[in-house]
Amino acid sequence: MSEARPLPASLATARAVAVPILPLRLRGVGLRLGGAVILDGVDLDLGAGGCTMVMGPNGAGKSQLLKLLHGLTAPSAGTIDWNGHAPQAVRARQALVFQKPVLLRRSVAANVDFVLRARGLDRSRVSALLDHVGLAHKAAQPARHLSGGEAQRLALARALATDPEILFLDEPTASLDPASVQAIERIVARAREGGTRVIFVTHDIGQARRLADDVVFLHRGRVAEHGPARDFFRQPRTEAARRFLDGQLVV
Ligand SMILES: Nc1ncnc2c1ncn2[C@@H]1O[C@H](COP(=O)(O)OP(=O)(O)OP(=O)(O)O)[C@@H](O)[C@H]1O
Repeated sequence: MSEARPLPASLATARAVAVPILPLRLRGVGLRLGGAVILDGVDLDLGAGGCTMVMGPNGAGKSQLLKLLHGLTAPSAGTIDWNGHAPQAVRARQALVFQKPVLLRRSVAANVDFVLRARGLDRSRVSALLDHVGLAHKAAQPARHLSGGEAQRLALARALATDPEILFLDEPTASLDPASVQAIERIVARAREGGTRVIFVTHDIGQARRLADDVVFLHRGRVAEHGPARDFFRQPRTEAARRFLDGQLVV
């Protein structure tokens, strides 16, 4: 794939949105699973636009935070306010892409078509969406024959098919080669430029530097830092973030 081509405006579904779901405001959010405290006292404000990179050592709670924001789990404490919308009303206006793409055992094109049909969206957009992620030439192939990088691009095409207001990405490039990582990053950057709010979990500090507008640094289930990316990388405020950026913080 050479470039992530922009979606033609005529093909991008209009966001028939009266009231946006952002800003997002979390206050005192806690999550307990199996008796363990996973997230604790999380306060977070995320405005419209931009790319937030969520970073932190293994087990810090990054994936669980995304699941909470996507409504896959409910908080044990605190409040999550989507600009006044009920949490169940915002799920359809978000998309989540995991590290391991979840694809149907159908053709590449059918994977995108399935999403459009399920949401009652314009099914003639399949080709444009595949073209957007550089997979138009693989449309008829079984999705299970795709490489890891191609499968992840298909997962992104499916996510973008719904024109989400928020795109959650949970380590989408963790096991990909550098060219595939670049391809994914271009697609994500285009989505961000198009106004999609991106919230991206990564362990890759270089990737965070390339994409981040702001960084949320989680440590042991708490937000240790949240601020502009430039400040975070130049002058992290906490010892934990400093050690993390030096590669010394394990948990
Ligand atoms: N269903 C569960 N029951 C109990 N504990 C859980 C459950 N799911 C996750 N955890 C624990 O919650 C903590 C946070 O997990 P999470 O996957 O959010 O971490 P993470 O920051 O995304 O880590 P990684 O970087 O390794 O992916 C971990 O200690 C994990 O073991």
